[in-house]
Amino acid sequence: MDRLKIGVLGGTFNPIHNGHLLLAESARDRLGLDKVLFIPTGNNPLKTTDWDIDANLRYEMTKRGIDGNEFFEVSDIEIKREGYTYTIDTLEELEKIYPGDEIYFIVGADIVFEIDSWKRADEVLRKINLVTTFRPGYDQDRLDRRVEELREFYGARILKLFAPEMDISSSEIRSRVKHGYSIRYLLPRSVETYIYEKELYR
Ligand SMILES: Nc1ncnc2c1ncn2[C@@H]1O[C@H](COP(=O)(O)OP(=O)(O)OP(=O)(O)O)[C@@H](O)[C@H]1O
Ligand SMILES: O=C(O)c1ccc[n+]([C@@H]2O[C@H](COP(=O)([O-])O)[C@@H](O)[C@H]2O)c1
Repeated sequence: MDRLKIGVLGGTFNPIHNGHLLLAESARDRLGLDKVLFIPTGNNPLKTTDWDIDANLRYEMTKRGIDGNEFFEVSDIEIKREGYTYTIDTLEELEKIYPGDEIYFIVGADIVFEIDSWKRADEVLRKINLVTTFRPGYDQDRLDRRVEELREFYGARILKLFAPEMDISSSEIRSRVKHGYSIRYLLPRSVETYIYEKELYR
C-alpha cells in the first residue's frame, strides 16, 4: 500500500487565521498531501505571551476555522499533554497513529530560524520533511541561506513552498480586537463570531 502523506501544521492558533489556512491549503495542493492535521500547541517552551487563553478555546477556534475543508483535521494530542509540549513527542505519537506514513511538517519562515533550538532538533529533522514558506518581513536570501545550513548541518529534507503571502498574524488580530478595530476577512467568520461571543482579547 502507498504511504500516506500527512501534513502537520502546529501552532498556537491564538487565534487561527487565514494565513494559517492558506499556508496549509497551498502545501496540501502543491505536495498532494492526503490530509493536514492542525495541532494546537499545549504549553510552548519558547513562547511567553500576555495573551494566554485556555487551550480548549484555541482548540475550539481551530476546529471552527478548518470546518468545510475535507482534507483538514484538528488534533488534541498536544493540548492533552501535561507540562511543556515538544514536537519530538508529538512525532513519536504520530508514528504510532500513522505507522510507515510520511510526515510533512509545515512552517512559516519564523520557525526555520528557531527550529534548531527545539528539543532533540536533530531527531526532529530526521523524522520529517520540513515544508517552509515565506512570511512577509523575512528576507528571501537570508531564508535560503538558513535552509542550506539546516540541510548541510542536519541533513534536513526541506521543501520550499511558493505560496501567496498573507501579512496576517494572530498578534495583530488580538491587538485589533483589544482596540476595537475590525478583524473581518483576516480570519474565518465562524472564528470571528466565536471571539466576540466568548469576549476574547478584550
Ligand atoms: N501569515 C502567515 N504566513 C505564513 N505562515 C504563517 C502565517 N501566520 C502564521 N504562520 C505559521 O503558522 C505556524 C503557527 O503560527 P502561530 O499560531 O504562532 O501564528 P502567528 O500568527 O505567528 O502568532 P503570533 O502572532 O501570536 O506569534 C507557524 O509555523 C507560523 O510561521
Ligand atoms: O519541540 C520544541 O522544542 C518546540 C519549541 C517551540 C515550538 N515548537 C513547535 O513549533 C510549532 C509552531 O509553534 P508556535 O507556537 O510558534 O505557533 C508548534 O508545532 C510547536 O509545538 C516546538
